Amino acid sequence: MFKILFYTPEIPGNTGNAIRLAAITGAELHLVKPLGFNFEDTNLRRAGLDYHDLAVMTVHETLEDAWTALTPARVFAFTTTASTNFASIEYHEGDVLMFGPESVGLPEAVQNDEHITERVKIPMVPGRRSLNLANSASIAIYEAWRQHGFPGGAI
Ligand SMILES: C[S@@+](CC[C@H](N)C(=O)[O-])C[C@H]1O[C@@H](n2cnc3c(N)ncnc32)[C@H](O)[C@@H]1O
Repeated sequence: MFKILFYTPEIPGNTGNAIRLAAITGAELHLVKPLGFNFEDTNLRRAGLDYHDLAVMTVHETLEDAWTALTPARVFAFTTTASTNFASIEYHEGDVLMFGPESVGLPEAVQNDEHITERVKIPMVPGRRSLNLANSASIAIYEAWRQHGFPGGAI
């Protein structure tokens, strides 16, 4: 199964949406602190609806803790500054799909971390800044899941 990694997410509604995404796709959701919200936040609870108990979510105190828990595994850093199309990757079971915080994206130091396998970008019309964090994670996880025929999914 695939793993979604949010590095220091700030906006509760986005993580709430990701909780729902994880519950619906069977992906694991991993969050690296500091978080810009607490788990009682109304916007987070509302976005996650009644899916909170159906999602597998882990909160890591530090990025190092996340690497310890998640690697060895391939890690794809989703960033608007990459030049590789995310859809050109053949995703493998256990791959980690990593996303940056809403305000600034993934810091350079994190993008260059030794654990990062490749930096990838979701295509956009030129001149546009970025997708929403939760939307990016949805697009990415559905592409990876689609490549495998949606195992565990049903119509
Ligand atoms: C709102 S965006 C961050 C905006 C930030 N100013 C930037 O340019 O990175 C939040 C996260 O969504 C992901 N993201 C948004 N648009 C993306 C794109 N076109 N390709 C890859 N990742 C994207 C990245 O992980 C990013 O860190």
